[in-house]
Amino acid sequence: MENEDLVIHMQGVSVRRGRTTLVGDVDWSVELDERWVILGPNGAGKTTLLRLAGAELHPTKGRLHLLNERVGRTDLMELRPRIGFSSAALANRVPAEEKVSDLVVSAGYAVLGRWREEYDKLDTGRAVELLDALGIAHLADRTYGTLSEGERKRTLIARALMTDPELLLLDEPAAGLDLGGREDLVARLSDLALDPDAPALVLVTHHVEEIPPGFTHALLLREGGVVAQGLLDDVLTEENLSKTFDQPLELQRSGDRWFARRKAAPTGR
Ligand SMILES: Nc1ncnc2c1ncn2[C@@H]1O[C@H](COP(=O)(O)OP(=O)(O)OP(=O)(O)O)[C@@H](O)[C@H]1O
Repeated sequence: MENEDLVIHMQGVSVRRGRTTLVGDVDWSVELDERWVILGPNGAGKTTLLRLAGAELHPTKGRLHLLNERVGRTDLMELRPRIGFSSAALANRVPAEEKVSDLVVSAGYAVLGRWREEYDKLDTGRAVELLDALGIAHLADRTYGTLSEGERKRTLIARALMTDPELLLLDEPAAGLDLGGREDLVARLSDLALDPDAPALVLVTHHVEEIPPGFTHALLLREGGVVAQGLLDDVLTEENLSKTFDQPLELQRSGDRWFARRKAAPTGR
């Protein structure tokens, strides 16, 4: 692959399980400076697409390159440390007694592969920096089990950033947060999106309200197929959104945020 900035490159990618197509015939490219949101209803295939991008799944069909390596010809275990991944599946696997700072630092040890004392201070410093950037440095000594849902999400994002990845994948980071927690997370993700040194970002969500300012592209998914993809401003239209969620939706933009709701029936009640 010639384009070094191409972090995800899918050509005709499908994932099938038995007779079910989870995602079908997807062409999709993501470059280093792009920030993508993947939108779609329950069961559309968003997590499957993200797991492909996270080197957690092989396509059943098609060609998949991640960070310029062809999946199938490269050891997925070598790719994974270069990709940050925060998901509910990971959140559920964290032991309740794990200390927050250890949870963040241990992401780095996976890259180092073995204990090296001289890295210890550097790694701990970076973990504190990341926790601070996400507004939770004061929780460094707490255990994961004592954190609120929003604090857990932020801890896992800090962990995903610990290895200084080239690609950061976030699966529904705002799910389960209250309004304040959501707004705070959206603002933090917006800061990340606007940081030119940040990795390429891909965020999965069901809600246009959760699109952080600074995100540049969107991919709309329905029943495993791409409804539309490209620049956010071109793709996020009432027509595309209504098609994706299979109902007439009204889409509004206020400043750099988006809002959607079902269109009122013409007769009204
Ligand atoms: N191993 C499997 N065998 C058969 N079907 C599967 C398998 N794994 C997932 N599916 C189905 O594939 C579809 C896509 O799943 P996926 O988790 O990617 O959707 P999603 O868009 O992330 O959904 P949600 O928004 O509900 O999390 C779903 O209908 C799911 O039931």
